[in-house]
Amino acid sequence: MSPSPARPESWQLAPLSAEFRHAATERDFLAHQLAMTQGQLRIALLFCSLFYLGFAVTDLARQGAGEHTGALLAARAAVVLCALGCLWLLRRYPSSIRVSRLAASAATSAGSAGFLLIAALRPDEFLLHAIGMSILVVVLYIYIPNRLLYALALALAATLGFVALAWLRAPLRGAELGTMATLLLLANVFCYVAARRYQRLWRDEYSARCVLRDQSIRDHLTGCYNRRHLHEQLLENELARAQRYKLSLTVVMCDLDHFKAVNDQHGHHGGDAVLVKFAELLRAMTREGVDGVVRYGGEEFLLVLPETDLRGGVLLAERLRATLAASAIPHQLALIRVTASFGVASADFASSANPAAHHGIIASADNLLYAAKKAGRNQVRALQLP
Ligand SMILES: Nc1nc2c(ncn2[C@@H]2O[C@H](COP(=O)(O)OP(=O)(O)OP(=O)(O)O)[C@@H](O)[C@H]2O)c(=O)[nH]1
Repeated sequence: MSPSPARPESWQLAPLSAEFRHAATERDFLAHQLAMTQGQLRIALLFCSLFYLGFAVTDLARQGAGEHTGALLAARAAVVLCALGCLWLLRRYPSSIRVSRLAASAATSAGSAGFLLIAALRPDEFLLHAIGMSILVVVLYIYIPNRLLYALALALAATLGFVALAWLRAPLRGAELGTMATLLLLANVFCYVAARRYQRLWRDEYSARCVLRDQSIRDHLTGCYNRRHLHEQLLENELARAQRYKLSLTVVMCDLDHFKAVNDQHGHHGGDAVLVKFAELLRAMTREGVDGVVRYGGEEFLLVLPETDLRGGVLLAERLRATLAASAIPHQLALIRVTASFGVASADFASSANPAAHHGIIASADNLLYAAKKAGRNQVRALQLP
């Protein structure tokens, strides 16, 4: 339904890849970034294709209709075709993280292979190609949005291939070749560090945003959802879902009995300890990620139970009531015993004649709770809404 309270370990980053160690967090982050990533990738692919095509002019200027001109133009055309294929894939699968990464990796592999082939076919210009190789390294790490580890592997492979070509095809030897290789290695190191910073910054910003959002929808003491989240999102979403799929929805209003006496006897800290334990019990006995546990007021909590009928709601309320009544909550040297009263209201959208009336489901549960209090407390009152 919504993430559980933010856990610091969810936000830890792996040092080499700069990805979240927690697989689900990384997945959520990538999904959150996907539209931006795809937009950047599209622009990068178009831009790089234009450059590859544009430099065909230099092939013709240098080689004229020489023996390698056809191969050079074919290499450029192959890179552009691959980029166009990747653009098509992005259009066809706009919500796939996997396809986005595949497109980035395929296009950069084709671009690197094309570049090496062009360098091999124009071996007398290796110093110019070395500048081109440096630009390629920047593009692989920083310009094309891809997984950092993939970019690292591709850029290192392209650099090694280029140095090997320079040794085989160009008259570079000894100190000159060593210097070029070292400079390209440095370009890799600096670009990797810069790309890693980007990756970390994006993830830091994402985790800060998630933590703030989590804090804005939860109660600080108990970690349960707050009332604002209930009214702004939780209830409306569940009512709409139940109405759309014709499901049952049950809400349980729970209130600790004589809580003022707990505060008077054990102090405010004792009262807080009871609230925290009660909230833990509510969360432990409901379905994680399905049911909503809300702190509705001081010592009043609301459970929102999707796809649950009246019988299920009453069973849960009875179990909660009995478990709490049998528990003793330790605080300092004392054991605090408390009970709670429950009001259970259920709506069945499959058979209801007036679904709009169910927007008053919380008021109904509150009235039932009041009836349970009046009837002596430590009990459950329930009603099926018409
Ligand atoms: N310790 C603590 N007490 C709180 C908190 N919020 C509200 N309270 C106290 O909860 C008590 C609620 O008292 P009442 O509304 O009289 O209800 P009650 O004593 O539980 O009586 P019944 O509900 O009728 O059984 C008040 O004393 C509030 O000060 C909180 O966050 N921590």
